[in-house]
Amino acid sequence: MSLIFNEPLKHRPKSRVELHVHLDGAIRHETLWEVMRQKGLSLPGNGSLSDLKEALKVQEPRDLAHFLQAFAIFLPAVVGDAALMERMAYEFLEDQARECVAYCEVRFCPHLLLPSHNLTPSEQETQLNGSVNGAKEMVVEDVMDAVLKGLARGEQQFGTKARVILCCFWGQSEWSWDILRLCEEYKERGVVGIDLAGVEGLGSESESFTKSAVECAVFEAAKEKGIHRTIHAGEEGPASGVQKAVEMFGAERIGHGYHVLEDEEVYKMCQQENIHFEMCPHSSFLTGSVKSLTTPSKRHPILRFAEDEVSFSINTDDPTLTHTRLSDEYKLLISWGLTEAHLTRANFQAALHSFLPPKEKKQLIDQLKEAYGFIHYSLPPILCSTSTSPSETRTSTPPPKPSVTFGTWADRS
Ligand SMILES: O=c1[nH]cnc2c1ncn2[C@@H]1O[C@H](CO)[C@@H](O)[C@H]1O
Repeated sequence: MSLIFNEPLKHRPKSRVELHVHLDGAIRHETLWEVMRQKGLSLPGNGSLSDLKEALKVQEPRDLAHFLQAFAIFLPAVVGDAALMERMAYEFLEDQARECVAYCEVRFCPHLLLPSHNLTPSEQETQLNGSVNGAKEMVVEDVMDAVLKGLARGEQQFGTKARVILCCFWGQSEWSWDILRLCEEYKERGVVGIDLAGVEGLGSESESFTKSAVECAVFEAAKEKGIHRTIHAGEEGPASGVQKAVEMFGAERIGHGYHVLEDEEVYKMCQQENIHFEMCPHSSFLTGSVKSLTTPSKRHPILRFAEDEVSFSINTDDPTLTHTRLSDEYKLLISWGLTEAHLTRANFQAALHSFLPPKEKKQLIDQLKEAYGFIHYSLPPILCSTSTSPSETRTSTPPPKPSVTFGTWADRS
C-alpha cells in the first residue's frame, strides 16, 4: 500500500477510545477467507466469502457459548501462524484508524493461539518428544512477538495507539500464572493489563467458585505487582459475579456487566468504587446477554448507566462476529436516544479509565480535548494582563455532564 494512501489515515483527527475488543475476534473476513483458502481449510457453504461471513453471523441469539462457537470456524487458520498474527494486528490498527480511534486496548489469550492447545493427545505426545513435522514448535513468546510487532508497525503507519490486555480463560486455569508472567515480562513492550474471558463462572455457587481459586490468586498477585485488571463479568452471568470480580479479584473495570443492574446493592458498590463498565451494544444481543429490542418493557442497561452518569465506554467486542464497526455501535446508541454529549463523555471516561500510565493518560486526554474542540489555546499578547504570561494556556471546561431521561425501547420505535 502506498504511503500517499496511508498518510491521510495517519493524520486523521482521532477522537475515540476503545477498551474492549478481542484481537482474535477482530480479524477481517477477507483476510480469513484468503488464508483459509490458501491453507486448504474447510470453508462453510460453497466456499465463498459471503458464505463465510454468513456462517460467522449469529442467526438466533442464544447464549454466550453459542456466540463463541464461531471462533472454531476460523481459529484453525490462525493457530501457529506468526505471520498471520502480525498481519491481523497490523490490519486491526488500520481499521481502528478508519474508525477515528485515538487509543485502544486490544485483548487476546496467547495460549489459545498455540498449535499445542489445538493438537490431539497423540500429536501432543509427539510434540513432547521433540517437534511436529520437524518444525520448531511455537511458544507463547512467539505469539506475543508477532502481535506486538504488528501493532507497533500499525501504530507507526496509522497513528492509532494500541496497548495489550492478556486474557486468562475460564476452564484453563493452568495458563493463568503464565499469563501473569507475560504481563510482567511484556510490560515495557505494551502489555497494560490482565483479563478473564470465556464463559464466566464467577456468578454461580460454591463449585465454580472453587474452580476460580487459581484465577483469584493470580488477580491478587496482579494487583500486588501493579498490573491493571479487568474481568468479563455480568455478561450473561448474575450481578454476584460482578461483585466477586470487584471485591475478590480487584477488578478496576468490568467487561460487559449488564446484569449488575439486577442487584441494586452491587450496582451501588460499583458506583462507590468508580468501576468502569466496558459496554458492547451489538454483542450484548448476539450473546443473548440482553434480551431483544422487541421486548417493550426492557431498557438496555447502558441507558441506565448513562442516566446515572456511571462510567462506561463504547466497544465492538468481536467485530468478526458482530459484523459491526465502532460507528455502528455509536449509531445504535444514538437510535436509543443517547446524545453526542453522552458519546463524548464515554470517550473521556474511557481515556480516564484506560490502563495507561498517568503521563500518557494525560496526553491522551489532551488529544481528545483537541479533537473535540476543547482546545488549549494561547491568549493573544494584547489580551494578557501583566500577571498572565503570553504563553500561558487555558483549558476549556470539561465535557458537559448529560442530564437526560430515557424512555423504553418501545417509546423509540
Ligand atoms: O464476549 C465475550 N465474552 C467472553 N469471552 C469472549 C467474548 N468474546 C471473545 N471471547 C473469548 O476471548 C478469547 C480471547 O480473545 C476469544 O478467543 C474468545 O474465546
